[in-house]
Amino acid sequence: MTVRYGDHAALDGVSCTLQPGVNVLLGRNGAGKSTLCRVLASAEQPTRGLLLTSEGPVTDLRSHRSRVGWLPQTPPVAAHMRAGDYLHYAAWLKGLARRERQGAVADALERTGLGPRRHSRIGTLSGGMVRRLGIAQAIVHRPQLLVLDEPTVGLDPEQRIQFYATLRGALDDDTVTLLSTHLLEDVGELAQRVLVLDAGRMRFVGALDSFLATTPEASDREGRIRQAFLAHLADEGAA
Ligand SMILES: Nc1ncnc2c1ncn2[C@@H]1O[C@H](COP(=O)(O)OP(=O)(O)OP(=O)(O)O)[C@@H](O)[C@H]1O
Repeated sequence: MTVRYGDHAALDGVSCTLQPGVNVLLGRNGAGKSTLCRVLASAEQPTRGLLLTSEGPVTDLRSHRSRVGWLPQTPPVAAHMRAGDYLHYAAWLKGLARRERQGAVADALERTGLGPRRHSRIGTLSGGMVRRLGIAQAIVHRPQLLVLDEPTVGLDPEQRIQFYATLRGALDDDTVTLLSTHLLEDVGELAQRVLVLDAGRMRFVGALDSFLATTPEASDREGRIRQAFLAHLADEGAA
């Protein structure tokens, strides 16, 4: 698919297949990660191309959105609301029937470790907690596709470790998760598959093992992830 803003192609003929598990989308600033996330979440439509699911091309955006969980870069939370009420609202937005909402919210709170804060106003929560709430609103309806746009940005190292643990506990095995990031640490912690996007083009899509195999010479894992990423970037100015 291609997404153009005027003369600029934020995504330039990108084609990729996502699989169940965590697909980490790596890219530098401006690579097109958020644009791809928005298209996957049907918050934006491609200029050219389409989104295919196992059920066929996505034509009904509303019904697609009900099957997608999306955490944009800025968690879409309302400071004055209580965490639990906010999740009820998110569940309602996703079309869950009233009788399903109570259980869905309790489950999302439990899976993200937010149960004790369900009555807290969101404005009083720490940045790490708000990020957890962002995950909770994205999974409350048990989506088939979960899109997390740079969820670890702005978290300190300890909050990041907590975030990884929360995410691992919150995911269903059969959920297709796309997590965009420019932090290489996220790859080592979470990735089953890796996608490298650079200057609007997909440079690599494959399993973590194949990604690491591109740089067998580096000895430690962090070094291999770093070298593999650099190996897949376009030369400066090439695109
Ligand atoms: N609404 C828009 N109008 C014009 N240009 C845009 C718009 N949204 C994104 N772009 C441009 O498209 C390119 C890709 O942007 P995008 O936000 O998808 O990148 P990104 O990889 O998410 O970057 P970052 O890591 O900085 O968030 C950038 O050059 C950006 O300036």
